[in-house]
Amino acid sequence: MEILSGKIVAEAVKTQITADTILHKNNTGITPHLAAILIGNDGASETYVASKIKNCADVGFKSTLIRFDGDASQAAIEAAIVQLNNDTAVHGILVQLPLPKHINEQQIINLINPLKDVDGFHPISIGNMVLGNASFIPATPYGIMLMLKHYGIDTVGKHAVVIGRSNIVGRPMSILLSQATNPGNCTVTLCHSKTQNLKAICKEADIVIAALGIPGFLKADMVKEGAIIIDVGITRVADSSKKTGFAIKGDVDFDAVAPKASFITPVPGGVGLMTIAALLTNTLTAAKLAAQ
Ligand SMILES: Nc1nc(=O)c2c([nH]1)NC[C@@H]1CN(c3ccc(C(=O)N[C@@H](CCC(=O)O)C(=O)O)cc3)C=[N+]21
Repeated sequence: MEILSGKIVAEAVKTQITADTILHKNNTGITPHLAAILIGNDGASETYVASKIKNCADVGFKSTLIRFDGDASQAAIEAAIVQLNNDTAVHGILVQLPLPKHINEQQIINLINPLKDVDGFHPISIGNMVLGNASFIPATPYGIMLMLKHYGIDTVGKHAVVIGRSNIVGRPMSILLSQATNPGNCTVTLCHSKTQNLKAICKEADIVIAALGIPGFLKADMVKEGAIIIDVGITRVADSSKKTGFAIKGDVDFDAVAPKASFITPVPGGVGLMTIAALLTNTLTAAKLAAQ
């Protein structure tokens, strides 16, 4: 069993981005700039956005955080997007999800200039991704692809079972793994809360991507000997032994599943760090597009 380290791979990606950013600045005078919009004060969202901002600084990007109260109006948020679209010094725009219930999320995403859509959530980005065209790829599935590539994992012809059909993880992951790329070329089964015989399907999998958001869901008796296990879960679970009062738990029962796996990602220290590395990659791409 080998651990797929998000720490190691994300560091490698960031080192490359740092070098590319220096080159880009020298060649064009442009510093990549990410603008993040955060609405309300959900604890987990605060943590993720703070981490994104810090990671931008690490690789030499500028970043701007635009905050709104949880009761901000749709119009106010849309006005901020329009302003960022028109600001030629801003290359990437990210609206941290989830949004408060009174906000129409799709309408907000639709407003983002697709050339600045570093989350890859705009319908044009998703359409291009599905077609296999150049596009911004949603950060979590993109980060997983970067990790599989870094470790040289052979996915050709393998049966990949994706658990979870969210627009930001499961569904795009299923599409990427099915494409004729490397990594890719998998036979993909996309499972969800209405799937029958989930255990039997998982047991057939050469690769399992667990992205359903139920801590410890994937048990040892659900996986085949030698399977590759990718854990996308990041649920906060109360834990009085931690300073913060909570621990981050993945969707995989790691201790029981790891001995059966050929490769497995830990939580924390796995996919989450790759999500940020992929976001940085997309932001650099956006800055390069702006220079063309
Ligand atoms: N518009 C938008 N884009 C996103 O990319 C987006 C989002 N909304 N909403 C929420 C999810 C979640 N997400 C993570 C980012 C970093 C870690 C991460 O760094 N995790 C670390 C630390 C975890 C911790 O200590 O909290 C780890 O797994 O080791 C996890 C999850 C981005 N998301």
